[in-house]
Amino acid sequence: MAKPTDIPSFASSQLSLLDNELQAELQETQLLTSLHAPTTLARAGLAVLNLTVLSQRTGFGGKTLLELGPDPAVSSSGELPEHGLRVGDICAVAEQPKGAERKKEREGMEKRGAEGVVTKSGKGSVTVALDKEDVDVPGGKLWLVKLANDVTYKRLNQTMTKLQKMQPAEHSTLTQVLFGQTSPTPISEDELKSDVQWTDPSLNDSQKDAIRFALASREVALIHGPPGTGKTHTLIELILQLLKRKQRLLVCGPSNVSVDNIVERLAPHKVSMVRLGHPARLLPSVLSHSMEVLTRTSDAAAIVTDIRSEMDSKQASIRKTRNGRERKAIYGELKELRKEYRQREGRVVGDLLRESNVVLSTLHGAGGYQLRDQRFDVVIVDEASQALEAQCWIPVLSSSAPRLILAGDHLQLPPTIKSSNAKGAKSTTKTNTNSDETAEKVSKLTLKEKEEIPDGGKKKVKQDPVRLETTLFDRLLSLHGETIKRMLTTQYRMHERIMQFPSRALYEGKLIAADAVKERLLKDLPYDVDETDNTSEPLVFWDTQGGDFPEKTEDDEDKQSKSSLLAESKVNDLEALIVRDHVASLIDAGVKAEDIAVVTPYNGQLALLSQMLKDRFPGLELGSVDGFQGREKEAVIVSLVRSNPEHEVGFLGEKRRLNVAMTRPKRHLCVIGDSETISKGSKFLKAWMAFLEENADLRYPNLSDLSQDG
Ligand SMILES: Nc1ncnc2c1ncn2[C@@H]1O[C@H](COP(=O)(O)OP(=O)(O)OP(=O)(O)O)[C@@H](O)[C@H]1O
Repeated sequence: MAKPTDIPSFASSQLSLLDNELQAELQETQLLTSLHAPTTLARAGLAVLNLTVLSQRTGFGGKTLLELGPDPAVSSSGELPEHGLRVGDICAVAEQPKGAERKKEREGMEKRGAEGVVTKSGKGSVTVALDKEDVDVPGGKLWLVKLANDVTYKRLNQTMTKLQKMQPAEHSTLTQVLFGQTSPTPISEDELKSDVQWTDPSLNDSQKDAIRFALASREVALIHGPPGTGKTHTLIELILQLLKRKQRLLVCGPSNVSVDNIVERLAPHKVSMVRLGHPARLLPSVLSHSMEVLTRTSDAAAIVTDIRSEMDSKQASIRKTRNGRERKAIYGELKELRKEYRQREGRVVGDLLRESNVVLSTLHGAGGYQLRDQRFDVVIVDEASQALEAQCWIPVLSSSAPRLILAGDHLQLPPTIKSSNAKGAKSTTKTNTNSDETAEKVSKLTLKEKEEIPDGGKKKVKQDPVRLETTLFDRLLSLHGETIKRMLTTQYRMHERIMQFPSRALYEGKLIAADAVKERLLKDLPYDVDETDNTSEPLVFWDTQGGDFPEKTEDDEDKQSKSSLLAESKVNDLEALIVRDHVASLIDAGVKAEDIAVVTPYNGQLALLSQMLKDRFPGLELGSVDGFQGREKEAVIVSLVRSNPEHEVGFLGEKRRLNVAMTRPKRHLCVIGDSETISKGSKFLKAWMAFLEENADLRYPNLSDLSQDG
């Protein structure tokens, strides 16, 4: 076992990294909002102008919900203009500034307290749950502007501060194991062979082994699920088995979608469960399990509803009265009602929670007041390698559970980080999701360290310095090695030949393609597809070597008006023509556009390809590699972009990014790139190019065959 980590110093360094991250986020948003006029912000999707209050009522937790719609004097259609405000966004509501006072106005906005969270965002209105009680909503024409989201950081901060201040005597055995101060309790061979009554007879052996292992673990277990290996499938069975063993579970994921996915798949098994989280952010199919919906619809809910309507009518009377004294009196009454409301609601919530053996929420949501006095036996985190370590500590500390089970794949991309503590890197640069040049610089700086993260947990990582993007999953693997992990090995997504390289290069050659998928080709799709060179070939490589397909740095004339973070990216317009022709050939053969995706690591290339292909092939999906993580398609075309005499590969050097790119397709992967440039990038890239040359259907594009006007 590696050297134990000192808990308070670990927490302190997390706190300072989180602070850097918050600063980076604040800087980015403030930069945008302070530099630009409201109309520019509105055009950029960061603000909505010319609004009026449509309604005001009381929501969950006694919060005031303000519904804002277009001012009829300005909009005749009753519809809002296109805007980028989404549920969960933090925003301010204020009187709309006139041009000249805009800056002053916005600076004062936060202090005036009309801040809130968007809870609904539709064509005709946006609803905001106000943060503070008794806010005097300004009259007249209003506007909404997006603010930096520091709510997440506040909770991460509280969690890490709690960890930092804990006395050694307060550290549970789980906490000690998570920092290597104690070894995990060994599991005997007998336990691993125990007879389990499986609910799902179709589970494969690696899934069964992982479940037996997790059931036997006393403190922590990692379930490593490479692409398409049925990680969630396995977790569902594990949850059912734990319930049979009378365990109470808190199940979390980093995103709402990751949690909803589990709720949906647990629902047919009729387990007593409740999903915490704002209904506006949940999938419709999950609503019947939502805590908030249950507090309205369960038998006990009537007493809450009564008081809610009383509060609503009081709210309405405030808006009507202009008399200061009267207003004050109503505020007083509202305050009392709100208290009563919270108590009643609290009782209903408490009852619903007590009846539930499985509680599901996002990692962030597990830190809410509802779980304050709840005890759990096991915390399960899905997509754990997509979560910051500090996020995982939210449920661990709030639940006081003695056991933790993490499922994820540390060989795909970690969570997005905006700050970087890499030496020499600027403080506000994005790594990962943003395909820009600055990110590349950071990537290059940190690559060496990233390479040190062991693939199988065999090598030990240097413990310092702690990096924000080192996930708990990563850290536990380097701390305890293979002994705490089981890997799922049968994958149900990719044709065998598509799987081969990632399996060999990243998963120790252990992946097996399930019979149902290993030979599936586009021509076998359940609808009419012609047999062509492309539809009967799982792996195609268009090699642009020779220098005829050079990359370009996007010449951004509009740099000043954009965030500097969006400024530079790479494009390769000739490569884009190959993408276009390849898509066209698949579609001509009968493959549906909806079954095809084009992915590229570079935003510049993505913009170019979108422009070129969106109208011509409606239904075709285009995305950045990072944005496509967790998804799959029948056919995927990857445009690698980089082609230069210096053999610079930028952040293609991050093998986790390429792993994501090459493991999305089911039946057809087409890679387009310059093998000469790319193979010089890293050992991994060299091996990949060599593999493609050997195993793919190789094509050499001819410039004269590519018609420029399509
Ligand atoms: N034992 C099994 N037998 C047959 N099909 C399976 C089995 N396990 C998983 N699958 C199928 O494999 C696919 C992927 O499963 P699931 O959605 O659980 O994957 P995941 O590992 O969570 O996804 P990702 O690859 O994105 O991590 C699903 O279509 C699922 O039905």
